[in-house]
Amino acid sequence: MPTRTRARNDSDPFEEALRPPSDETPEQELIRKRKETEARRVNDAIQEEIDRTAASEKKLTTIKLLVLGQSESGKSTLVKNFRLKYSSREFRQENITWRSVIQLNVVHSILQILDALSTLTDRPSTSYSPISPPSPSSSFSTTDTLPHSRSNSNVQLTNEQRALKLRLSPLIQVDRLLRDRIGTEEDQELGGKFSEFVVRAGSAWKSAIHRQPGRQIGDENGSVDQISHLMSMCKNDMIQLWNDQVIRGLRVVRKLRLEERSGFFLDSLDRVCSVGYVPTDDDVIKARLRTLGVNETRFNVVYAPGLTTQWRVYDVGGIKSQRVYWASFFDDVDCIAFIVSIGAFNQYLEEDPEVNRLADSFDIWHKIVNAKLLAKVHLLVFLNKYDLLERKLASGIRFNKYITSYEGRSNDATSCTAYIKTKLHNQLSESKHEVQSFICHVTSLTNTTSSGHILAAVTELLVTKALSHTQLIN
Ligand SMILES: Nc1nc2c(ncn2[C@@H]2O[C@H](COP(=O)(O)OP(=O)(O)OP(=O)(O)O)[C@@H](O)[C@H]2O)c(=O)[nH]1
Ligand SMILES: [Mg+2]
Repeated sequence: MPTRTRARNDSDPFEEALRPPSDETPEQELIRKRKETEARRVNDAIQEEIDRTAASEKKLTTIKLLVLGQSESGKSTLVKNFRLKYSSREFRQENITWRSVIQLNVVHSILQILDALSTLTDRPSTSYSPISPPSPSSSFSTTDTLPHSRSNSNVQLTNEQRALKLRLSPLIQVDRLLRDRIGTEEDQELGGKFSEFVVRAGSAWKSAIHRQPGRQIGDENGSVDQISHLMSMCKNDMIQLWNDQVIRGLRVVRKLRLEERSGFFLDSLDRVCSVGYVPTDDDVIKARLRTLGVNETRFNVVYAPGLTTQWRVYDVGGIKSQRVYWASFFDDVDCIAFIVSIGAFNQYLEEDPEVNRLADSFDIWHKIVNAKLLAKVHLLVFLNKYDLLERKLASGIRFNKYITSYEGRSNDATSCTAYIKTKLHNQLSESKHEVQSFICHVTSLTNTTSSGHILAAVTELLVTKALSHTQLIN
């Protein structure tokens, strides 16, 4: 019948299947209802657990870390190490993007050397008398008179050196092409002909490189990128220039501090300037790109199965004019990582040449530990560029010459580091605010292996502290 058919079609088949049998006895009904109650209880418990986990994850899993320190202390290098450790797939996917930055690091250094040479008396000479390579003690520039360096006035470039300069002139074009590709800006503050290039924070420069892969030059073996082609053409001349001990011994060249700048790849020219060069993880860690603005990096750290913390790391520009932006982050972060370049004890700020870099770091630290909002944060200190400190002290540069309060103590890296650590600790103790915790590590952040171990220890500690508030762990 039409009416009965409609009624059967309208009924819910699912409900029908669950409906108790019409001949159910009272005992069977009781058992069924008990089972239903138990099933509901189990179901509610599962749902509750899901809700609790979701709610607690939302609350506890975000750890915000602000990275502070003067320019070139190693802030961005720290963030890159974090990414390499906890987000290695994404990190490696970008390796090729960093090639242009590394090429620009190389070209920038070579052009700086050529520019320094142009300031010399450029009289041709047929006699070429190589001097012995600079001794280890002279391989670092200081603000003092350099005992082994040649003063500018008595230098004559040989014909070969002058020809070398000429052969390297295509690098001016490469520099322009690379800057266009990356979208660098002139450094308004530092200015100067070969001042460091900067790009705005964010990943826009990475997308820009993908959008403009650069002109390809075709030959019988296929096509190559024009920049890589020009760099490989100049490769042997660049190597010759960098290996020329007379040139490297010149005061004007030594003042550039190129040996101290790990990101300038001058000892890897053969590899880095080859066509088809793909940066390694270590190359990307060492690449130098000054930060302007604030960069946010996110990654997850799995603490235990099902317990993941999301990290948000804020990397800021360290040059003096950029420091005004730091304070706005203070009330919203869980930890502050303060990077001190201990290897820069004998250097002065580029933006303020009167100020010693280590003294500047003590000054920044003083401001951080006396900030009102500090009570809420965990403080991490990285005494970075330990490798440079060791090399400089071993080469005979005296720590107490720059940090006079060090007086007659031993001129070795361990003692100097301990002294710096104590000074920072004393400044913290004198502050009227109490911090959540204070941890200090000695680092060489360009060494990814040792940095990886340190970061593992640091993240474990911070995650444990963050989670202990939530009572998910004891
Ligand atoms: N030798 C040595 N070089 C380091 C170390 N850590 C970082 N560097 C190099 O120092 C340079 C500056 O490091 P960055 O991380 O760019 O410095 P930053 O603090 O972010 O500087 P700004 O962005 O200007 O504020 C880079 O070329 C790094 O490769 C280290 O432990 N030892
Ligand atoms: Mg930076």
